[in-house]
Amino acid sequence: MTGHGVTTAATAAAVTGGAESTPILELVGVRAGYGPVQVLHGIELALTPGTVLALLGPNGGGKTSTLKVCSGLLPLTGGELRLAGRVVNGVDPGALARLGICSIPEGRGIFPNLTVRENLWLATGTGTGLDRLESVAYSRFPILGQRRGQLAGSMSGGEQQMLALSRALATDPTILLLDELSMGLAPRVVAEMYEIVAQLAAEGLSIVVAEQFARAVLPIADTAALILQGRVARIGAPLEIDRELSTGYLGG
Ligand SMILES: Nc1ncnc2c1ncn2[C@@H]1O[C@H](COP(=O)(O)OP(=O)(O)OP(=O)(O)O)[C@@H](O)[C@H]1O
Repeated sequence: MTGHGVTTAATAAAVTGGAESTPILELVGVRAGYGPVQVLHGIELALTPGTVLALLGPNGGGKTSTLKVCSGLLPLTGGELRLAGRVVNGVDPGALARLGICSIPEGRGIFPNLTVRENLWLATGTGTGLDRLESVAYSRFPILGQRRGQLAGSMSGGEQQMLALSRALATDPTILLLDELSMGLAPRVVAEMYEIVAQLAAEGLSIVVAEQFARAVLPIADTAALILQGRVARIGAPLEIDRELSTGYLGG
């Protein structure tokens, strides 16, 4: 139970038994910033269960800050963050994680000087046992099983991203927040990673992904939002947003 009256059971019931039309995650007029500098100026977003919402836009537009609000790392100065219809403003990141929100930050959050297995072990702090972490990781990504004793930093970027995803998935999240999945990856590997994201959504996960390279994520997104200067400048079907991008701020 948090100070805001949110319980895991209540939220789980809302998630599993709620109407499809209730967004699993919703940002309503969200304002936030760093110290005196406001960077989000009334963000409006809604994530439908089991879908992929892509946040697009140039550097500094506010994509990462929006994800940080969703994971509880950046406090709101206005508006509402809603999880399955309940306001969760001010709920700390640990409590939001226990309510099912899992975040993979830009740079993946893995430890390069530790082995794959040691990286998985570090995730046991979330309450998931090493056995489960390893079985989730190696069954979904067999290559990680082959590399269990290898230093994470010596693996390819795609393999490191698989490791980050494995740690996240073993906690059984309902919402996955991904920041710049494509960073440092070859185009072919980016496509493979987004295929995995599409598969996770097909399995029922609800996913928000911030991505500077729109073309990487648009093919698998259900909805795309263009974030410019801390506001949602456009939101709609990926094809529509793709057209906007072709003629708009990316200049084709
Ligand atoms: N820790 C911070 N302290 C102060 N200002 C910050 C901080 N993090 C981000 N900002 C500012 O907030 C604004 C939005 O940044 P944010 O990282 O959310 O954008 P972004 O769209 O994710 O860009 P990028 O793709 O470069 O990460 C920028 O002007 C940035 O300089």
